Amino acid sequence: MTADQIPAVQVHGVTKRFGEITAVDDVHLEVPAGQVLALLGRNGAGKSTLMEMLLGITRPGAGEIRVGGLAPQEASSRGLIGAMLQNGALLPEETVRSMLRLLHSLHARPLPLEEVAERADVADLMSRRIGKLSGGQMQRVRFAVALLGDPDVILLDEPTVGMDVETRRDFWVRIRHVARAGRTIVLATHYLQEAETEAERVVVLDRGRIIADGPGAEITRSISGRTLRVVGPSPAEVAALPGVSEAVADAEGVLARCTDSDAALRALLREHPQARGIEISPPSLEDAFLRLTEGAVR
Ligand SMILES: Nc1ncnc2c1ncn2[C@@H]1O[C@H](COP(=O)(O)OP(=O)(O)OP(=O)(O)O)[C@@H](O)[C@H]1O
Repeated sequence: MTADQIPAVQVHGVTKRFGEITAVDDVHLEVPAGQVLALLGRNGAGKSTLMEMLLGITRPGAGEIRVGGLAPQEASSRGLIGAMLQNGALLPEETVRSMLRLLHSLHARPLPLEEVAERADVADLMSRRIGKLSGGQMQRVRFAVALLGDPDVILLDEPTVGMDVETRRDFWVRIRHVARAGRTIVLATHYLQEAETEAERVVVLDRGRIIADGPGAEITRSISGRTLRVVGPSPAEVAALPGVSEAVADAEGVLARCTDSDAALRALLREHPQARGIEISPPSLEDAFLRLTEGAVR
């Protein structure tokens, strides 16, 4: 295997325990260079712990991690990894420019500051005090910090929290731009919609284990069943229809999961002619996620 064929990230049989809690449980994962991978999981699924081990902040209890073929601590100290962690401390009294300059001077082979500002869309924030930034602006600054050292692997923990829809869309355009330049991006997110549409690969973690791995559309296809929405009949009436596995009340009417949506629809129209606002939709990544992680609430 030549240097550029080595996966950017290799995780082999990694387990991490905190006392009784197994935060990461025998995880195997290889991420090729240039891939954008979204890590999904409920609160406490182990995403941050995995990120921290990739970054070399925490060591695995068992198994091995390589980033760019090196141990994470070594890869970090050589500037091969850039990270944006959830509550990464920024200097509230400094301006964005002075903080980025300071951090810039600490890197061995930094990107020019103007290029970082452009790539992370913080040029208009440079003279602002960090403590006065909005949540979404702060996230852009954190992204800039992650890009400063021109790292090969970029780890982002919930990078789009606090961003409005437009900023989030723009952020993803930037992410793809960075990936096209050969950088590898692993990001944790709770936004299933963005993982489905924006990331080329989705890995679902549940109680520390990988329970699904592939393009969002593939994960969605792996679960069967359509969703039926209807206004009029009660949840119990909808649940009693043939082809319906369960039905619950939602904001406007009833939301049902179907094993056979054709049979359900035929019976619905026959038995409940007052039914209206009927929608049948294929499962989304959100449905798949909920189904895969069912019962995982802790
Ligand atoms: N330093 C620690 N000491 C003890 N337990 C920890 C520690 N770090 C994480 N845990 C536990 O490990 C499990 C996984 O936590 P982790 O933060 O990795 O999950 P997560 O998927 O990132 O969650 P979230 O989406 O809420 O950020 C949780 O049960 C958490 O309480």
